[in-house]
Amino acid sequence: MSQSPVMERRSPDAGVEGHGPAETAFIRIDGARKVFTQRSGGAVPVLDNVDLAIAENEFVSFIGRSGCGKTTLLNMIAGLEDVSAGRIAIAGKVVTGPGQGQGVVFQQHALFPWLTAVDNVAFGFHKSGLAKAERRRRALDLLALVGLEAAAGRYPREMSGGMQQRVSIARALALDPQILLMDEPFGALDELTRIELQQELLRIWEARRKTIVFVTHSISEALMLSDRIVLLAPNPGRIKRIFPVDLPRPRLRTDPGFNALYQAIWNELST
Ligand SMILES: Nc1ncnc2c1ncn2[C@@H]1O[C@H](COP(=O)(O)OP(=O)(O)OP(=O)(O)O)[C@@H](O)[C@H]1O
Repeated sequence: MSQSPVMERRSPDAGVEGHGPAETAFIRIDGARKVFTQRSGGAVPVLDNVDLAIAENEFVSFIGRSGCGKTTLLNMIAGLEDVSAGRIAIAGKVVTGPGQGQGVVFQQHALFPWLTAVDNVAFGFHKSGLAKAERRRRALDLLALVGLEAAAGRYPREMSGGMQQRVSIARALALDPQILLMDEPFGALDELTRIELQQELLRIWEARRKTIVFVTHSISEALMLSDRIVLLAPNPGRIKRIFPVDLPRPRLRTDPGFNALYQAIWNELST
């Protein structure tokens, strides 16, 4: 049986903790620190000395206790939060703000309630300069990619949570970003829908060759999806350990290797 590209894909720096090798770094985080200033004038250190190199087309998940800075780190990669010290660069270019070209897209949960599925996706093209008919045609293609062409005319209130997530993923893909940032996208879904969407996301990742940075609270989800799992610890947020996941895809929860990694991550999280 021939292996799919996803099955052949390996962590580019398996076994290496902290930095990945410089030649494979696509997203490079060097000594990143984040301090939030409170209204009272006090300073709260949230992330301290984060070093991480993510390769092109890599699927990396952040996991860690609530408040350890996962969302803040994702926001910093997106340029939505500035870096108090250190730097973040994408393809060698330092991130100084959001929306630098089409490179990075933050998948947002919320759809516009007054727009149909196809119009929500077409909104992803609103800065593209394409004619309306072309935006609609491309939006329909993306809906087909996420298996929702039949629901093109539905409003968000007429769709399940899983369908809404699919629409939101299609919208995020509209500008064909190189990097997709996803913050607990499947957290609110029932277990079955969640597993379906994980499979869907892997299929899209394989077909479209994206670099994905994904935040989750679920060890199983991180193990199902990721090339590497970055475990953050709180107070202040920092990288505690990086787990390369060298299991072939599609992954099985019953695989002894899966269970061994699950246990190792669980132990690290709970100490
Ligand atoms: N704008 C802000 N001003 C001050 N503190 C903030 C701000 N945003 C986040 N924080 C604090 O920074 C810390 C990290 O928050 P963040 O949301 O990044 O954590 P998280 O790991 O994503 O948490 P969760 O798993 O609960 O989503 C928290 O203590 C939070 O209260």
